[in-house]
Amino acid sequence: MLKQRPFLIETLTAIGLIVAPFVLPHLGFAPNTVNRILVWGLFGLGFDILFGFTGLLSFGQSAFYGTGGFVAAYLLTRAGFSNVLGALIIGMIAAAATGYLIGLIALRRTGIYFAMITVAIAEVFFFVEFNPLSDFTGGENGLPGVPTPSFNLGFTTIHFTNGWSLYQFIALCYFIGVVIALKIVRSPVGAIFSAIRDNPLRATAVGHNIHGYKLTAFVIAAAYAGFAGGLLGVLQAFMPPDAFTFDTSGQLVMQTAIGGRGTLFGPLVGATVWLFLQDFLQSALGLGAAWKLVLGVVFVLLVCFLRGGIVGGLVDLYGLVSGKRARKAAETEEVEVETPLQAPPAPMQAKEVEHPAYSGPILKATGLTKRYGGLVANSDIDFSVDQGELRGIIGPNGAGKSTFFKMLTCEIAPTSGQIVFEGRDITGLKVTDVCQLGLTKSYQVNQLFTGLTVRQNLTIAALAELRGKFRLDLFRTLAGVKGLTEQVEHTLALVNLTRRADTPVSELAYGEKRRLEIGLALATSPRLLLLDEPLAGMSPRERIETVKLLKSIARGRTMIIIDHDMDSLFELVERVTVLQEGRVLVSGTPEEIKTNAAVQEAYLGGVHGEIAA
Ligand SMILES: Nc1ncnc2c1ncn2[C@@H]1O[C@H](COP(=O)(O)OP(=O)(O)OP(=O)(O)O)[C@@H](O)[C@H]1O
Repeated sequence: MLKQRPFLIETLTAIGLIVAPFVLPHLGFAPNTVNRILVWGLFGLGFDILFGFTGLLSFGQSAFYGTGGFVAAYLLTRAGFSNVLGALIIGMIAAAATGYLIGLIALRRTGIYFAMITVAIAEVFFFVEFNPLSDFTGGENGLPGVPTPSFNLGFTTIHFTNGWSLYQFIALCYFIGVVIALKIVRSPVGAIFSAIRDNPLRATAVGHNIHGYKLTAFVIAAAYAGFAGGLLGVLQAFMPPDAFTFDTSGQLVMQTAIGGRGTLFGPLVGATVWLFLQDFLQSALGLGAAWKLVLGVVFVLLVCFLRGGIVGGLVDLYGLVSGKRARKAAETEEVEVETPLQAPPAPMQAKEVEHPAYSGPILKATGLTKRYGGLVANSDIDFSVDQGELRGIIGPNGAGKSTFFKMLTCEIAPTSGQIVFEGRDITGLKVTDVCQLGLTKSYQVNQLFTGLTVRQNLTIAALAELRGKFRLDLFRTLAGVKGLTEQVEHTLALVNLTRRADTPVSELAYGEKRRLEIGLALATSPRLLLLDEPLAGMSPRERIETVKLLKSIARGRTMIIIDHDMDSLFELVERVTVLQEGRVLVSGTPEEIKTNAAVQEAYLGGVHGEIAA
């Protein structure tokens, strides 16, 4: 997520674009090169939202670049349409609509399969442009005669013809593109894009419809590509057929990697390096086609030594310098003021959880069975939890506890049986929907958004509760989401992480990560909270602190907790259910369980005595 400094980046971009025509010629840039860089930069803004912010690497952006370009060029050269800006916008809409349809197919797969589908689709578009649609696209000849824009203001007409004159139009388009892209990445939707990039599984589990958001990013990228494709035709007075080639998509990916993904300006910087090297090496040094050899070396060096690309490297450098300065200032302040070390804030009491009118057990599972081939992980489990109850689940390793939780939260479907939550049959629902209904869990193995800070992590979870599973508030700021700040601050205090709010997850101690894991579930304000081994892997001191914390969280909540630390669990819960070999062995109070012979048999193989002293 980009830091929210109102209008600073927009102002710097505007200044840069105004100053460029006065500075760049002295550095050897021809106006046509600068215009081409801006077109690539605009193309890359959308691609960076898709790749850098959402983590979806597409090799098929040429399909949308070509679609937007050829629709606009066709309207302007063959259909008698004279409004250049109108044609560019129609081309952009056509590309976005195409992106929507292709996204529906391509986003069914993730990772390399998604990338391969996008390659295949782009190849199909290239073929279609050359063959069945060549009457419209001009086939291998492209569409010549694309006009430049002019605007009639009544008293005068402004013409943007070529060179620096056309630059003004393209620069304005780029600037508007930057303003919109910044709005998007700073919006709740932008925050969720970053969450999807970092951990799609958890983004789903806290209640976001990630397919909807991925499709949104895909359509946004297609729209940017379509507009940029149209501008290419305007810039060259000719729409070239090679806009559709794989080279176009590949060049965009490489330019983004060189410039820096997830920065918005990376593709522009990457295009500058690419086109400058191309012009300089090809023309000035007369290297001809061998210039790509040099480019290849530059690319490999950058990817190896500057993994965040050029802009990413500069941002890191800035962070390093300002971090050092901040640390120095803090040290000085400490010396000057000598404030006593503050004790960590006491965990806040749990927010009053609203209970619906429904009066039966909050959760009821009947005959729940899960088979993996011949292996029976859970068998015919009947289980019920009342409102406000604190239930523990114990059982030896492999007893089927985690599988049972996964079925309750609908992460996996039961082979047979039924789950009823607050009187509603939730069997077979999606994990996102179940979380939206008020049932969620914290994971046995941390599932955090590792590239974000503690506060940003909790923001992602709270957004799901406050906005529902899908909402297209692309132009709203996070500050504009009612109740968000309060909910995040409240959860930070609840899991005792207020002082670590702006710390990146990667810098947290293990115990803090475990608390954040619980916080992610809590921030969705669940009515039933499942905790899968919340104490796993903690030091004895961390355990004591976390048990205290869980006790404070438990007030007014309904919770089911799995843990192997029976001393701590028995201290926390009112009733315990014991699972053995996938079945319910017995349920009872902690006292009853401690002295139950069958439980001792299960744990100790018949050596009698209390299992937890
Ligand atoms: N995806 C899967 N495919 C096949 N078998 C599985 C799968 N998930 C779990 N199992 C099996 O189901 C059984 C129950 O596993 P589960 O993880 O639910 O046990 P558990 O009680 O949570 O164990 P632990 O306390 O070690 O976490 C085990 O035998 C496990 O190997």
